[in-house]
Amino acid sequence: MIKTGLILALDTKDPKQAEEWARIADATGQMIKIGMEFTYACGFDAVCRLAMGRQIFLDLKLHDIPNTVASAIASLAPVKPAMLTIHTMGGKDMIKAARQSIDMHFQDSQKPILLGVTVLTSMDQDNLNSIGISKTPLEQVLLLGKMAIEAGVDGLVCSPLEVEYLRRHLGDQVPLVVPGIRLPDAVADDQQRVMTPLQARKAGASWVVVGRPITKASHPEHIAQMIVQQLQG
Ligand SMILES: O=c1ccn([C@@H]2O[C@H](COP(=O)(O)O)[C@@H](O)[C@H]2O)c(=O)[nH]1
Repeated sequence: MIKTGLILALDTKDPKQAEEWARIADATGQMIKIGMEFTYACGFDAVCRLAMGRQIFLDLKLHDIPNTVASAIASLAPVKPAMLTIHTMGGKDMIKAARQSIDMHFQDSQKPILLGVTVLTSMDQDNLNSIGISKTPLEQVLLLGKMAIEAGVDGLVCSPLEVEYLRRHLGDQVPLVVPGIRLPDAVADDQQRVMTPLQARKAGASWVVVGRPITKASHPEHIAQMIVQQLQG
């Protein structure tokens, strides 16, 4: 069975709050995810401070023309992220440019895992149809995933609902990073394609990404520990 890790999403504009949550991740030995909210509100220096001595997943979901994405990735090299996201909907030329930029600007030992976001976990069939895509989320994730791997990503971001299907088609080696995680009987918020941590682990997720179920809990550290125990089985 694939070993599944927990990544804690630090979605806040407050550097003190982010540091507090990061310490929960430190205590349970988990990686932290820094996204657009923290980066835009607190700036690049704050991201670097939070990253010091930690493995970070920098989830900026880059999506632009190839030259701009490649240049943005070069600018991120000082942060030394362990993982980095781009949108697969940017297409194969953008993905190839991202790959080349990582290979050019990061030392071999510091190269981040380049992750391609497939179909956002907040999107259901209706949302896909509204942007002119008639494929099911499952079909669309596989189509984008195959194309992105061929163009140079190391792994994919998908919902837990697609993990088993992707494993069948892509094998066990591709890192699958999986948000859309909710505790049993909890509200899904804006997420549409969700599973529990245990279900995602059984499906074959490499990492589950969890934000609000931990950060909005009255005792975040207890929930983080409980999820880690469930993942370790
Ligand atoms: O398809 C995606 C891609 C990224 N995310 C990010 O994961 C976390 C999930 O947070 P929750 O509070 O657990 O819903 C968040 O930072 C998103 O930006 C995603 O949810 N779906």
